[in-house]
Amino acid sequence: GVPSVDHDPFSDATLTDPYPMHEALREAGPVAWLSQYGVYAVARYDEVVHVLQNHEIFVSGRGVGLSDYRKNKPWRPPSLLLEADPPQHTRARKVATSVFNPKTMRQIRDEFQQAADRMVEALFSDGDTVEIDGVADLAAAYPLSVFPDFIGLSEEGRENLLPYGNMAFNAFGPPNRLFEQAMVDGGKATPWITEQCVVGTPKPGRFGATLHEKALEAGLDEDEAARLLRSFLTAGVDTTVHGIGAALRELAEHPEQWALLRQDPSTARVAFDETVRLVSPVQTFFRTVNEDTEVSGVPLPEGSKVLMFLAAANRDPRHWEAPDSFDLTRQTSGHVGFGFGIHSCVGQIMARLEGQCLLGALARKVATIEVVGEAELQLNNTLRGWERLPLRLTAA
Ligand code: HEM
Ligand SMILES: O=C(O)c1ccc(C2CC2)cc1
Repeated sequence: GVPSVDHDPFSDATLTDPYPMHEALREAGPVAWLSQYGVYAVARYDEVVHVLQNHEIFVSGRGVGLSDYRKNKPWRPPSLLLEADPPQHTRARKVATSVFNPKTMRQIRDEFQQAADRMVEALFSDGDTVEIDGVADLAAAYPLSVFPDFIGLSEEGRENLLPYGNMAFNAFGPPNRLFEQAMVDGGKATPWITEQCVVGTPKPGRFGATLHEKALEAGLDEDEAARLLRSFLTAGVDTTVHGIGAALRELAEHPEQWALLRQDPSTARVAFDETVRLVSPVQTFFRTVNEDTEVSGVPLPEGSKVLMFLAAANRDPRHWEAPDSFDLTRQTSGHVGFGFGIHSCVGQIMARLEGQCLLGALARKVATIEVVGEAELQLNNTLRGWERLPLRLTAA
């Protein structure tokens, strides 16, 4: 039979320190049974990639959280991207990549870099040494200074973005305390998010309006065009905040890696990618088995849920050399921190641009970066990232 593991992936203790569970799951076998939730788990690199690649068997349309949308009503109208399968997914993805593509990133690259440079310079307005909260003052401040303007959101109400995303990411997990609290906080943010997604609301000429135009041109109706933009407001902020926050902590905790970045600021791009591999801000996702199948000899019946541990795959010693080390000389390609296959992250080019701009600005303007106090995690059923990160920076 399938080895049973009784860890609770969504308990505060496990969310705080998931690594013993990851090890237990990888060592249990190619597939494990999570007895607490009655779902299968894959934690090794090869099996996670197998599930992500075989999207016709391991489907997204029945939800990518614990809930099977064929059995339980979704908490919100399903995403046209994340919670859709071909052919519907294919059409929405084509619209999304008509905006989120390298050409668009080239158009915004300079303004994103200038915003990062200005933000880092402003830290030292009162002297050459400063103590900050790396999350509030950089990891959250930077995405919130560039992304809402990129989309064309109203100036007021942007404080709704983080709690809304936090709710969505908690909603992929079980209805635990984190989920319940996030639904209360996120529920207050929903009216503003919904209103910002309405066709005609985003500022003309900005990319939210462009996305709407392309959606309507492709034959989506106004509700679908609004829901498509909702995907980007849902996934576009909390993720990059956690990715940048994690990079700041890894660089502060590994002076030899920080030195490599200081010597060559263009290493910022791989520094962000190695952070996404090592920390995996998006830790897990589910798929639903749409027809009886088997993985590595383990039978999986139709209707069962499979929890993919992206973070465990990204540290699988079967695939990675020294998997737990933060190494800017590593070949990071192939990690599953941005997913893999048809649902792989459509916003990763923007995430990588934000990471590269902010870490590049730090590499040029900051001489030393160190953690000067207790870093505090923000617990979430799906995301891993810092709530608070006390840092001391000295100017270059
Ligand atoms: C460090 C930052 C980020 C991480 C770690 C991340 C991670 C992921 C992962 C793992 C998936 C695959 C989900 C699945 O297979 O079910 C995904 C999909 C997606 N991401 Fe990202 N993401 C990040 C940033 C962003 C940003 C900045 C945006 C938007 C601007 C975005 C928008 C999306 C969308 C719309 C999808 C669904 C794609 C589809 O289903 O075709 N993400 N992301
Ligand atoms: O389409 C969406 O609403 C959506 C929500 C969350 C994500 C996570 C993976 C980054 C992606 C898409």
